[in-house]
Amino acid sequence: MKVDGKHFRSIWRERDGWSVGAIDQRRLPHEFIVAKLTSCEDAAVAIRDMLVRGAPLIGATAAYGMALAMREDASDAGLKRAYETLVVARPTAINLKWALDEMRAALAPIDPLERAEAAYARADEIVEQDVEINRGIAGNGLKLIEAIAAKKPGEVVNVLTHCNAGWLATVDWGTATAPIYLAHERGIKVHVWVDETRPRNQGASLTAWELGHHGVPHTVIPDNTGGHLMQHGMVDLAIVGTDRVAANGDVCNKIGTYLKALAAHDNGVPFYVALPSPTIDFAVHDGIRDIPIEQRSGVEVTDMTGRTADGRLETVRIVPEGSPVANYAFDVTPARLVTGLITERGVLKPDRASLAGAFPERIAAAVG
Ligand SMILES: CSC[C@H]1O[C@H](OP(=O)(O)O)[C@H](O)[C@@H]1O
Repeated sequence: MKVDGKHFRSIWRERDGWSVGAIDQRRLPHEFIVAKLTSCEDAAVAIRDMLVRGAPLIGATAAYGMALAMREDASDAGLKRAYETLVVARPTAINLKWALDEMRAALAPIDPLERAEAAYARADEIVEQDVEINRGIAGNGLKLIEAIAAKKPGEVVNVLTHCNAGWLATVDWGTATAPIYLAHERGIKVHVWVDETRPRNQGASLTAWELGHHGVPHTVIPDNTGGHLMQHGMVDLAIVGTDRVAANGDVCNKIGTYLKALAAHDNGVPFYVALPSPTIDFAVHDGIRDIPIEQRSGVEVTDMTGRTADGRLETVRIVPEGSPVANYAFDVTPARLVTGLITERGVLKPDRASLAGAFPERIAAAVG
């Protein structure tokens, strides 16, 4: 999407034809730094350390990581090592394994001498597919925003979102933000309540940054504010992203999503989840029971990094030394709290029949 009028994607193949550029999202919103990935290990570390993050972007980065690996060692052993290095970078977003399975399926059957070129070609396809899918999500989600706008002509449609499921979480457009960007571009008055999303503040640091640079009206709110806004009719609908949707429609997303879904349910606020089909995991039948929840370092909770008045970046501790910390990075919202799943093939009910009906090929892939 646009950054002050100039179009950007979150990841790209560099002009040299082999290295990979990516926005270092750990530095936003204070610094716009582009990182250059030149090895499979670089890609794995970028995912693990959240230089890149967001389920679809994690998948795209892993795909290019496999291509970088094939430059290094295109043997069967090299392919196996690359897969095993990348697949453990983060455990929750299914897009990581999906992308690696796609790459392995394309590379394993062919001559190792052809693997590097084929890997970049397949990774490019995955990248372009993500953009195309997100455009589809934008169009399908737009109808929801238009329907609300029609009921309140001339007034603003207020959307609440959690974490960052924006263009920074994908290659472009985003998932939850895709309908918002399209509505904004179509002249619909839209405003976004942006959950800061502790502890890494992807909302405050990333969603606010991208919406602001694209000109979309928004307000950053503490995570605990959403329920109050919903109680007072200040939220027309919630749209969030997801890192994995189970076959039963349960939705795994950034920690705190479940609480927002409960508040939305209690206040009759439509709660939508936007996702590309690679985020559906038909191999998981009960999201709450079966989806692995990443636990990250407690430092993400105890420390905060910000910019001082004189422009220096500083990290400070906000938790007493010695206080134990728990840092669950995701939670699972049961399907019963989800109004609908905004996909590239339409807005679906959060249940197995609807998911299987819309994406039969994903069922086949899961069965294997
Ligand atoms: C479009 S997927 C975005 C999804 O990924 C985020 O997690 P993280 O920032 O830890 O990669 C969050 O769950 C978002 O909803």
